[in-house]
Amino acid sequence: MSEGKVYTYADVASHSGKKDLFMVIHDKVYDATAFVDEHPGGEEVLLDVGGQDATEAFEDVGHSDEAREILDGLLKGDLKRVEGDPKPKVSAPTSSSSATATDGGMGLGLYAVVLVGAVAAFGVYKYMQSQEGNA
Ligand code: HEM
Repeated sequence: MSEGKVYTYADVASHSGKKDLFMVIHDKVYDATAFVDEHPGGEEVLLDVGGQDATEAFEDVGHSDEAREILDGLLKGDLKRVEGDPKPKVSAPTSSSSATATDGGMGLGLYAVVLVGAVAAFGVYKYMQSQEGNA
């Protein structure tokens, strides 16, 4: 394993074949060669991003934690960006994992609705109590 090596975008771009398939995800360089045939999403999509920045493609699918573990095992090294290289597709790992982000947001929103509902119900209850007292 040559983990920890630093690759330029041009290095990565020269490994774009099925038998030699590098890709960039979150500014790390992965060697997907051994995984191409096993990818549940098919080899075609991996070959499409071979030698390129696959961050967006990878994140758009909303890959599972298991997929990310596999990815960890394919790590080759870090990407060193030089002048004129394509811009990073996604800046932060979490920013485009919309599925999980939305889930969290929905959860909070739901809590807020329940809380507001509870407060309103309590208010009505109190009001009715005070009405009873007056009657
Ligand atoms: C080396 C990088 C990659 C690894 C290790 C990987 C791994 C996996 C794994 C384990 C799954 C099964 C579902 C899951 O666990 O999330 C999966 C599904 C999938 N992957 Fe990837 N993937 C990689 C790159 C990509 C890329 C670049 C694309 C481009 C679009 C892609 C597209 C898909 C699709 C569409 C599925 C869904 C297949 C289905 O559910 O029928 N993957 N991938």
